[in-house]
Amino acid sequence: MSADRKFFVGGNWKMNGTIESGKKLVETIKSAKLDSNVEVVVAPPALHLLPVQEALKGTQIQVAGQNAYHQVSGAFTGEVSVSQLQDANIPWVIIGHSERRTLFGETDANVAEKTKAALKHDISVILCVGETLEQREKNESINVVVRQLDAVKKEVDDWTKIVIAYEPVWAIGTGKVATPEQAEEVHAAIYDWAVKNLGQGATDKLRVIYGGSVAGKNCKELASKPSILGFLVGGASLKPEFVDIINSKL
Ligand SMILES: O=C(CO)COP(=O)(O)O
Repeated sequence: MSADRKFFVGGNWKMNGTIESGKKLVETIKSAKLDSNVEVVVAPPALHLLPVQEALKGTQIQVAGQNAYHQVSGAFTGEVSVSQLQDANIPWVIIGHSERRTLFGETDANVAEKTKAALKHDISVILCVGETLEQREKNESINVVVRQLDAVKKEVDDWTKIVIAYEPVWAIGTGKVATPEQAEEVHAAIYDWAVKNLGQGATDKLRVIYGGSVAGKNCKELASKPSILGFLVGGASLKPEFVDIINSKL
């Protein structure tokens, strides 16, 4: 596998923990033997980004913001801008997480403009897409994901710094992991979309990763599937089993 397609494991810590617990988690990860072929990115809460980044110095692990606002600066109380992430040397940001979409009302258009702004500020993007249970039951999973990707494509031509995270909403935080077949079906549709919309060259470099109840006990089977090039992990990224998930290809 080329360097461009290193297996990718992201840990989304969501709104959990303290500075101290974040540093402890880093110590646990640092003291473990990690597969050096895996790109690892953790996304602590905004307030913890810098201390966690400091604690990770000298390791293969990078940090990501969990969200960013597309404007550079101004009267946007409570927001952190893409340029502020850039100023703090934060190399990654998660955009379009389903919790942002459903709890905070982010639309496909918001997600597109945030992705465009992050890339403009040289920040790589973990772009989240995925359907709700209701949409899956109506057989709309692929349509929904394609609609979410199309919206970003309208604003962004160069996808080389985007990792696409397929996170079915019904699998997030529920313990109901998608079966490898369910994940592979949507991943295949995403690669098809990429061939049609981004061209073969871009597709060769594209990584589509899976998120939703990934755990130590299910990661190996999912990771063995050729279309699953990594994970975005929530709950289990706060536990020592995150190391097993990073090492799921070993
Ligand atoms: O939302 C997720 C990662 O972004 C997944 O969360 P869980 O792993 O807790 O299901």
